[in-house]
Amino acid sequence: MHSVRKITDDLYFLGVDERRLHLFENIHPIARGVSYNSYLLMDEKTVLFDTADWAVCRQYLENIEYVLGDRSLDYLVVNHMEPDHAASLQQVLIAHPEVQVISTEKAFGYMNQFGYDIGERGITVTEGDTMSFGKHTIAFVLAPMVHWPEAMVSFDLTDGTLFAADAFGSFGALNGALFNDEVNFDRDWIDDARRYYTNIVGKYGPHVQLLLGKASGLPIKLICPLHGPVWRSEFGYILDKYNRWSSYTPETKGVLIVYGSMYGNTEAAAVELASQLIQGGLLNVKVFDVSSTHVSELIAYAFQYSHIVLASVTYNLGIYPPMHNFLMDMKALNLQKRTVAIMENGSWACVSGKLMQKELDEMKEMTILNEQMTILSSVNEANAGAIPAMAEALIDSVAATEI
Ligand SMILES: Cc1cc2nc3c(=O)[nH]c(=O)nc-3n(C[C@H](O)[C@H](O)[C@H](O)COP(=O)(O)O)c2cc1C
Repeated sequence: MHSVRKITDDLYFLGVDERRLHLFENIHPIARGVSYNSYLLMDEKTVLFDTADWAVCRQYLENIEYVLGDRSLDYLVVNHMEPDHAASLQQVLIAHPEVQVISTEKAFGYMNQFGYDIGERGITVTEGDTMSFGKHTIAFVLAPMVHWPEAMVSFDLTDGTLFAADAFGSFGALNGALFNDEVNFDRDWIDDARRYYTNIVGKYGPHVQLLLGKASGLPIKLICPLHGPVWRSEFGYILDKYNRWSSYTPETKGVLIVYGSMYGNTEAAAVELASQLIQGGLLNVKVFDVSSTHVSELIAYAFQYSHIVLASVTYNLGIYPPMHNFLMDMKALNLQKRTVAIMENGSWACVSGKLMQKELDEMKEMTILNEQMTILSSVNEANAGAIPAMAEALIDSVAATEI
């Protein structure tokens, strides 16, 4: 059964939801699924924008055939050749041997590496090239590292549609809704959009900033990403989020507390700190156990919140492994411009604080609060005073933060 949506008089959405995959990129949990979006322009020529993951190929091909009817497929634009979008390319080529594939030189190289046999059907485009397909003229804009080196976006100069590749995407199956105004994005989607962006593209903030700069000069009327809802209004909302995320500017004045604890003593100190922050009037406080919260969630919160508390036990003269993993991810994803407070715990050689500080020092523009806390096994009269001191310093620092 085909399942397509009309976007404009001559543009169709052919995307398919994936609900059975547990881990996106075999790393990130997607409890709400994900959509693989693809678009078909029915002009004097027919133009397909990107394909879909192999997992949904059967439904996807049915969607193409339904919209094409008895017309042939003239062109396929590959904005991003990562397999979650390009894996069905080979099947499209088999079904439509007449199709010509439009993409960047780098993308054709990767298609070759992945074994997609384009043969003589490739048309290479680069920055600023345009092609007319009848009524519609499409401009091609390079978008390297958003999120692979070969990526580009396509802009329909005729009606202002931006085919945005992985930019403006989100985890989450669409479940019949397509447009941003058919969902409550700020209530139901923003967390997954943030988690998608920060974990998938977060490392490449400067590249996203470059693309945003290019996009700011375009009269955009529609944003068609490769995952998640299509934007046809409230561009300011999503552009502001992207500007913040890609410039590592926090969205929320508040404190994210992440603790790693085996027997509960570090946990108790972390929760007591949260309690004192809230009693001090700071209500934007989140507490997470690093062992039971997926690191992709922690990364998304770390990009969202202005302040972070890392509370970790010492483990074999190192940082508690799940906390170390979180720190490595923060570093790998280029997180910067945060204020961080450190709590450490150990029973005989307490070094986790020093080691966490070393990792933070290697990140950009991380401010470490002077008020730190060392727990020797448990919180007691000797060290309990550090909690209110840290709470006060955090409250003052949050109050002084401009976002
Ligand atoms: C496998 C293992 C390795 C540990 N390694 C160290 C260590 O190198 N240095 C240290 O001071 N404590 C070490 N500890 C002790 C814990 O860090 C310490 O007991 C801490 O107080 C536990 O805090 P919690 O109650 O929050 O789990 C280790 C504990 C375990 C189980």
